[in-house]
Amino acid sequence: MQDEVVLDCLIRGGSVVLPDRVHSVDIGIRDGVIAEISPDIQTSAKRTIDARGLIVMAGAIDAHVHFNEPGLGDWEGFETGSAALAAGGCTAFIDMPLNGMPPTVTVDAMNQKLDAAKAAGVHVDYALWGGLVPTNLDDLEELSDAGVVAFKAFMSSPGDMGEGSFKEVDDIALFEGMKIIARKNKVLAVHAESEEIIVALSEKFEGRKRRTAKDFQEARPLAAELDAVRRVLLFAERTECPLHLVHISSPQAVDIIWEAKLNGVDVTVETCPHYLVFTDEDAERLGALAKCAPPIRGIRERDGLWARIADGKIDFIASDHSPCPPSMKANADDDYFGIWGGISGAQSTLELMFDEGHLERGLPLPALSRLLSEAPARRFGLYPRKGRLAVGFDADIVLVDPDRPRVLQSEELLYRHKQSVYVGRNFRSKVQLTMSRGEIVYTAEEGVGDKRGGQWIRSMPELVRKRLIL
Ligand SMILES: NC(=O)N[C@H]1NC(=O)NC1=O
Ligand SMILES: [Zn+2]
Ligand SMILES: [Zn+2]
Repeated sequence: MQDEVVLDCLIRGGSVVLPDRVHSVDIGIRDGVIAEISPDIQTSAKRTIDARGLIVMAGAIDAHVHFNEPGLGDWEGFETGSAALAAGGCTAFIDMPLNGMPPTVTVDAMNQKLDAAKAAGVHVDYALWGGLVPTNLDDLEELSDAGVVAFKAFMSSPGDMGEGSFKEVDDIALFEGMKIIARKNKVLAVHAESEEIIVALSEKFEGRKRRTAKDFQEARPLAAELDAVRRVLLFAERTECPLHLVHISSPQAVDIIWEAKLNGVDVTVETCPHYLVFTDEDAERLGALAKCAPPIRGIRERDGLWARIADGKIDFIASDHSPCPPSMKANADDDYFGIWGGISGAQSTLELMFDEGHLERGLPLPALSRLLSEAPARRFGLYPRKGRLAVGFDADIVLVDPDRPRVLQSEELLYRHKQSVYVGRNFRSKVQLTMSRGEIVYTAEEGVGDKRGGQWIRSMPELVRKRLIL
């Protein structure tokens, strides 16, 4: 009898993170999808990966990155950004509609972004956000049909990126935009901080010789987040627009969102690693690299966010990777307000959450995998293709060594600019291998491959509006 090869790849002997448990099983892959999951698969395979001692998880899905192309590719690009994601165990991402030029607020701009992605080459699969700004209400429907998976708006200023910059919405544009997006059955994500409060409180610091990190925190208090969250939840209730709250920095906001959810509002909430691993004191010590909005809060907020994760009240975790050239983080000691606000960190999300969530705080791995993969996949219509290790799903898989301690060095980073707030931090876990639709895109030994086979994922409207909380 001939020994017929029927699997392309077999991942053998790992601890596999399934939706409800961690199980010692093998994974067989054929034609880029998971063909079999069972103990001790005997089918022959072209390639076998020895995963003994390793954790095998669904690749992370980073729903919140800013890759800056077209237009501002010297900040970050599709190739470098996605290489960093692959090295960090991430197998799909959704690129934000801003921090590139033009911002993705029209179909023409969306096509320019797709061209930029194709020209650069992308290591893992990707989807796109469309923007909601005061001037593009008439473009939303077309943009939705063209394939953006969801929309994003800012309630406070996103920072100035020059001529043609993305603009925050006023309440009317937000309310009207939500009605249109609701009709298109898409989700609107919102950066929720009150512009009115921030502008008023920032005035006090204008003209000062020195403006510090502490001043910045004072100008963007928790009240600014809570006020905006309440307002947009009210709009979501009235318009029935599915809402997603990005980078929520406080358990107080999570509790307000949870209450709305219990009252039937279709809302999800994300937080980011930086709010889970740092406090305001860390942010002051770390300086420019830790500047972000909303700002990093106190230790009670940090621990309160972990408690809400344990309670299942936070839907998912995303990086909000928002890098810039190093020159834009300079002179922070003189004027912290003047430097770019945004954290560079997407390569570290999975390892940080593995260390701090699972190893330190005992978060079960299936829950971690839900936060990193399944929940974002469901919310933005990538599920049931992505988001789980299950037969028929894309073979988007990451192998993690749970005990490979090291101090993160900048040379390890694959971003355009090898700087990150996490450089110098002690890590315990390390991504060993990342696979995208059955192709190995990263190994710890050999780095990122040169295939750049990432594909654009167009929205699948009928799948978008799946409730996460049953
Ligand atoms: N424009 C932009 O990316 N802003 C992001 N940076 C940040 O720290 N918070 C944001 O919303
Ligand atoms: Zn934001
Ligand atoms: Zn962002």
